[in-house]
Amino acid sequence: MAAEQIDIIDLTCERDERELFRGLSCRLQAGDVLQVAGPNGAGKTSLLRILAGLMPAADGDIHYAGQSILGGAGRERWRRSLLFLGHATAVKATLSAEENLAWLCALDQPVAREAIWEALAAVGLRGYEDVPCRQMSAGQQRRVALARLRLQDKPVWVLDEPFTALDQAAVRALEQQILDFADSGGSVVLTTHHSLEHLSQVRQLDLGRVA
Ligand SMILES: Nc1ncnc2c1ncn2[C@@H]1O[C@H](COP(=O)(O)OP(=O)(O)OP(=O)(O)O)[C@@H](O)[C@H]1O
Repeated sequence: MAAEQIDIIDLTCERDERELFRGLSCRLQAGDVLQVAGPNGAGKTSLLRILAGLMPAADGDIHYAGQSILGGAGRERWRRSLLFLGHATAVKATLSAEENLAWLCALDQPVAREAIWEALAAVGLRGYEDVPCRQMSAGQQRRVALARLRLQDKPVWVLDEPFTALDQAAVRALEQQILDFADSGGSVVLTTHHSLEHLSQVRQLDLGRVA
């Protein structure tokens, strides 16, 4: 399933009456990977939260397949097309890795236990299926959250700091997974303070330079 075109149109973001950016415009086609960059407080997470429908924009619009996702006709299609992983992993400490993935996926569509075990094995957590997440390291909890990328079949990923707490091997694996996803027609918007300059396919959107 390839992503449709995403248009960010003259977008303005405010928090507590403070303007973070104004007049932000950008287009993503299927296969694009966009890294939202900028200093602390520039509004990177805020932009991703607007994309995820968790925060309103002060002005401007976002279109998916030519339809507004901010209250317009494109909203439902966008919701079905989007996988958002926030900066916090959203895993529940008292639940096991498997239970976490089962309920997180079920919010959208239930997935089979075997698929969850396969996804956990793919992120290096074979043998941790039944372990409560509070007994896992920060990097292992991040891996549990990232296993959703293997379980939920969505054409658009919006990822806030997905590399946080990962070791080098896991960072390389996630970079490759993002590139493979883009090669198959997916679109990705992500923030990270981790440098992706070595990946020529990744475009930069620098919020520090938005008027
Ligand atoms: N929950 C909140 N309520 C009110 N204002 C907030 C809230 N979270 C962040 N802000 C403000 O919004 C601004 C942008 O925050 P945001 O998290 O989008 O920045 P960022 O570019 O992602 O920063 P970082 O690189 O530190 O993650 C900050 O200046 C902050 O003061």
